[in-house]
Amino acid sequence: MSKPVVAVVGRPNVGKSTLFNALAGEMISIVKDTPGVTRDRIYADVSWLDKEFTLIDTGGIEPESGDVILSQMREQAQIAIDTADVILFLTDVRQGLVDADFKVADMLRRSQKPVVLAVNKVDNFEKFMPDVYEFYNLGIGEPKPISAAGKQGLGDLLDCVADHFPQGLEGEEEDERPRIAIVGKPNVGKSSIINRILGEQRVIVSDVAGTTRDAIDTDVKRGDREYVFIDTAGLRRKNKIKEELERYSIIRTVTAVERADVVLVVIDAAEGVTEQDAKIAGIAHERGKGIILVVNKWDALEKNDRTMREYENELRRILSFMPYAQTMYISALTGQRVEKLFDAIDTVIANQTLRIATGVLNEIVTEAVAMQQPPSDKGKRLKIYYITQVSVKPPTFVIFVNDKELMHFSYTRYLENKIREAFGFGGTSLRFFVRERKEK
Ligand SMILES: Nc1nc2c(ncn2[C@@H]2O[C@H](COP(=O)(O)OP(=O)(O)OP(=O)(O)O)[C@@H](O)[C@H]2O)c(=O)[nH]1
Ligand SMILES: Nc1nc2c(ncn2[C@@H]2O[C@H](COP(=O)(O)OP(=O)(O)OP(=O)(O)O)[C@@H](O)[C@H]2O)c(=O)[nH]1
Repeated sequence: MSKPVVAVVGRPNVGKSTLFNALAGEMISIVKDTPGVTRDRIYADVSWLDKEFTLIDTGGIEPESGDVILSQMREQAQIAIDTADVILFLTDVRQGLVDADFKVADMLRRSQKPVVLAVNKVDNFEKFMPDVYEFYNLGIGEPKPISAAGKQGLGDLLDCVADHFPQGLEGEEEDERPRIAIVGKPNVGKSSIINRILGEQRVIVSDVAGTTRDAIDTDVKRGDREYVFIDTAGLRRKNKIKEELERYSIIRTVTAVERADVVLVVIDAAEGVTEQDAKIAGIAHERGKGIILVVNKWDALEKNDRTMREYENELRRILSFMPYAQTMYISALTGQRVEKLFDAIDTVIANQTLRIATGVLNEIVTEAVAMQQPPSDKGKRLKIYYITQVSVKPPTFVIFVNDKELMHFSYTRYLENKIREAFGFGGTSLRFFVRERKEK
């Protein structure tokens, strides 16, 4: 199930970073060995009781004159409206209400998206509550007093946020069709690929500056199979400032990837694999999605019989954190191998949902253990009792051992490789949890 997205909107200095840190804490979801992924606060995975969601900071407002702040807040709010399931409007009891807050509240109200209004810096409830009531004037519901710094009121706030989560995500939950996200830097050919798949030129976006375009879901039928493509093209035109564009494009990527089963990470063959490509691929990797690296514009390269192998080596070197990803070399322009994408997608979907019977799995692991002794420390050796697959999408395994501390990362990696040798699982990451169990 895709996780709900909660976007935070608010003026400079109201405490967005503080709230972000309080909620996400150590959880800021960046897998450590994913290179190119910076530890900034654009998004984070939050777990609250039994709820999980992705928190997004639409941020990026420079404290300048009122006019600029208002226009930037509008931008933020628009991003939130486009991408979020619930919008968290953060205000500050000490700054009080300003005109920009009313304008943004109007905009949020008109969007019909669920909005939760939080009033921050209420470090002393008795003292500040009369001021908090002022915020009713925004006309977007009951203001929730919190202290992000003091971690107060956050439980009530999150309960309120969670009340707005889509119930069981009905539409999408019942929809069995695989969802494919097409992501990648601006200009790599995302639109061209979707157009080629649809076999017709589609009118995409008006070039009027400032027009927004939601990630568009496109239904694609091929033979008796149906797919839903989620594409994130058309970002370039929206924002002009580089940092803004980058933030916006990451937010869009995260939300599209979150909803997808398989992610096509499009790379421009002529440009080579860049750090930004690695960052985008990292988003799909850390979320455990099926991944196909699609090297587009293959027609634009001067080639000889070594070109593809050399390109593949270079790509694998830069994206070494995801050796399982499938690769495809295509041209949206000529149509070369575009049809083959579907075979790759079908394979990855099959692998993402592959379940291995416990008996067979344990045979492989027993064999692997016999071939390479598990690590030991201070005379104590790791014993592996049992392994079982607990879920799919991504395939997730629990390994029961005598002592968790003895399970090295490299040994898990070794077992993963053995499991992949036996069952493939191409295009999907695998997850492993290690649990201790008393010796029998
Ligand atoms: N008293 C009090 N101060 C707080 C609270 N939360 C945040 N602050 C302070 O408010 C200031 C701004 O907090 P940030 O979290 O940086 O605010 P921000 O909204 O991320 O700011 P920008 O990055 O400019 O958008 C800092 O000095 C915080 O220490 C709170 O609950 N109570
Ligand atoms: N030579 C060549 N050019 C291509 C190919 N695919 C796309 N292009 C060109 O690359 C440019 C960008 O293509 P788009 O499909 O608009 O790229 P996009 O990724 O959707 O771009 P954004 O909307 O900015 O995110 C256009 O000029 C295309 O004609 C290809 O396979 N080969």
